Amino acid sequence: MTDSGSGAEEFDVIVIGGGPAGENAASYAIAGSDRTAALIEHELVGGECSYWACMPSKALLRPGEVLGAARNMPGVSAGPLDVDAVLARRDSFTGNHDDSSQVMWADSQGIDVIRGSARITGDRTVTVGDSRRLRARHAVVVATGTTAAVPDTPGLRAALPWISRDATNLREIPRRVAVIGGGVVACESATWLLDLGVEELTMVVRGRALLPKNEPFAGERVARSLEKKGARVLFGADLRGVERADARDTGIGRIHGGPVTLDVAGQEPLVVDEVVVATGRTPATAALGLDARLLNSHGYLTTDDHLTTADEWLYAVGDANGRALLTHMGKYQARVCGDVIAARAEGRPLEGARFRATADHGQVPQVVFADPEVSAVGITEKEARDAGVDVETVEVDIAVAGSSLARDDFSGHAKLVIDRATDTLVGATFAGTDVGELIHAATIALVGKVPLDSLWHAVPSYPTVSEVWLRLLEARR
Ligand SMILES: Cc1cc2nc3c(=O)[nH]c(=O)nc-3n(C[C@H](O)[C@H](O)[C@H](O)COP(=O)(O)OP(=O)(O)OC[C@H]3O[C@@H](n4cnc5c(N)ncnc54)[C@H](O)[C@@H]3O)c2cc1C
Ligand SMILES: NC(=O)c1ccc[n+]([C@@H]2O[C@H](COP(=O)([O-])OP(=O)(O)OC[C@H]3O[C@@H](n4cnc5c(N)ncnc54)[C@H](O)[C@@H]3O)[C@@H](O)[C@H]2O)c1
Repeated sequence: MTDSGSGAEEFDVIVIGGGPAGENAASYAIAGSDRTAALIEHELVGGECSYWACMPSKALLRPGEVLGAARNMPGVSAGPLDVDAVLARRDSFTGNHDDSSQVMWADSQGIDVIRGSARITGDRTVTVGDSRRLRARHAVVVATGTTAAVPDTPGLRAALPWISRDATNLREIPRRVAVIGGGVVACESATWLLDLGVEELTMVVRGRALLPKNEPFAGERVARSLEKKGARVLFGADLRGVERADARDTGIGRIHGGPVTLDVAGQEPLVVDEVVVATGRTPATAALGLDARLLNSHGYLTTDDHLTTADEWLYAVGDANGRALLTHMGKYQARVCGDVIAARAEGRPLEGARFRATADHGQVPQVVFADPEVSAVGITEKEARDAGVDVETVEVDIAVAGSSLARDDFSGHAKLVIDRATDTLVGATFAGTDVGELIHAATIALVGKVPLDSLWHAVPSYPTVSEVWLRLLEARR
C-alpha cells in the first residue's frame, strides 16, 4: 500500500467482499508479482459459503446420508442421529465463526485484509466506513455476493422467519416447520430438518415441481423421498399471508417467537413453530453506490466474459454478477478475472482460453445434496429444444453392480442430452446416492466436446456406480 498523494491509500487491486470469489480474485491478480491487493470485508473473511451456506449445510446433510446408507446395509447397526454431535461437527466446519485462519491465508498471499463496509465513491476509488479512502492503480473487483430474498407477502417479514442463515446455523429444532420455496435451498434444508427431528414439515411450493431448473425426474424423486421422510409438499401453493402474534428476535438459528399461521389459498390455515424462507437471492450491490447503467434489472453487475463491467477498471465476480450462483463458479470466474487483471497490468494481450469465463455459458455443473443427491451439468432437454438445438436423449435407471453394492435400497436415474449434429453432450443429469461424484466425468466430456463414439473407449471400472456410463452408451447403440 502507498499514499496516492491525494490522501487515499493506494493499492494495485482492491476487492470488495471477502467470500470465496473475492479471495481468489485478489490472490490470482497479484500472484507471482509485487502488486498489492486490499480485500475489504464487513463480516467474516470466507463469506457466505464458509459460515452460512455451503459448509454448514453440507455438514448437516452428510450424517443423514450416512445413516440412510447404514440402515440399508445388513450387518451394520444404525442408531438415531446424535443431534448435539451433528451440530458440534457443523460448528467445527464453520470454525465457530472465527475467520482468523482465512485472514492468515490472505496474509500468506500478500493480501491486506481491511475490515469495514465499502462503497465506490469515484473512478477507481473506494471508501471504507465513513472516511477511509482507497485508490486502485489497476482494478476494483466487486465480489459482494447475495443475501436471502424474502418476498413481500403480507405479514411474512414481520413474522421474522428463518432465512438460510438460520436453517444452516440452527441451534433449536422446531417441531413444526413450513419451508417456502421449491429450489435448492428449500430441498436441502427440508432434508436436514427432517433428518434432525422436525416432526411436521410442509413445503409451500409456488410452482408445480421441486428443483424446477433441473430435468423433471430429479425433482420428482426428491419430492417422493421427502414425502417418504414425512414431508407434505403443497404444489401450486399461493401463500396469501402470514401471522405471528409473538415474533421475537431470539438470534440466528433460534425459534423466533410463538406459533406462525400461514394462509395458503385453498388450504386449512397452516400452523407451525417456524417458517424457513428459501425463495432465492438478492445481489448485495444496492449499498455500493454503483451507477445504474452497470446493473441489470435484477441488480446484478453486468460483465463480459473477462468479468469486466462497462467501466474498464471495474470487475465483478461470484454471485454479485448473477452469472451462476455457485461457489465453484464464483471461484472459477475469480481465477479468470485475476489472470485478466494481471495480464492487463503487465501489458500482456488477453490471448488464450484462460482469459474468458466461457464455462458460465451452458457448462455449469451443480450438485444438489438432497436425498437422492442430484448432479447435473450443461442444459436440460427442454432448454436445448427451446434453444433450437436438435437433440436426442438417453435415459437409464442406475442399476449396476456398483450401485447395488453401495446400499440395498439404491435407486437412481441418469439422463444424457446429446447434440445430434456434433454427437456431443450438452447436458447430463444423475439422481441417486453420491452421484455428485459422477458429474465431473460428464463435465469433462461436455467441456471437451468428446464425441459419444469416443466415450465408448472410456471404460468405467467394475464394480463402480460409474458403470452407468456404459449402460447409457449401450442404451444409445
Ligand atoms: C444455504 C446455501 C447453501 C449453498 N450451498 C452451496 C453448495 O453446496 N455449493 C455451491 O457451489 N454453492 C452453494 N451455495 C451458493 C454459495 O454460497 C454462493 O454461490 C457463494 O457463497 C458466492 O460466493 P461469493 O464470494 O460471490 O459471495 P459471498 O460468499 O456471499 O461473499 C460475499 C462477501 O462480501 C461481503 N460484503 C458484501 N457487501 C460488502 C461491502 N459493501 N463491503 C465489504 N464487504 C461486503 C459479505 O460480508 C460476504 O462475506 C449455497 C448458498 C446457500 C444460501
Ligand atoms: N448445492 C448447491 O449447489 C446449492 C445449495 C444451496 C443454494 N445454492 C444456490 O443458491 C441459490 C439460491 O437458492 P434458492 O433455493 O434460494 O433459490 P432458487 O432460485 O433455486 O429457488 C427459489 C425457489 O423459490 C420460489 N420462489 C421465488 N419467489 C417466490 C415467492 N415470492 N413466493 C413463493 N416462492 C417463490 C421459486 O419458484 C423457486 O422454487 C441458487 O442459485 C442455488 O444454486 C446452491
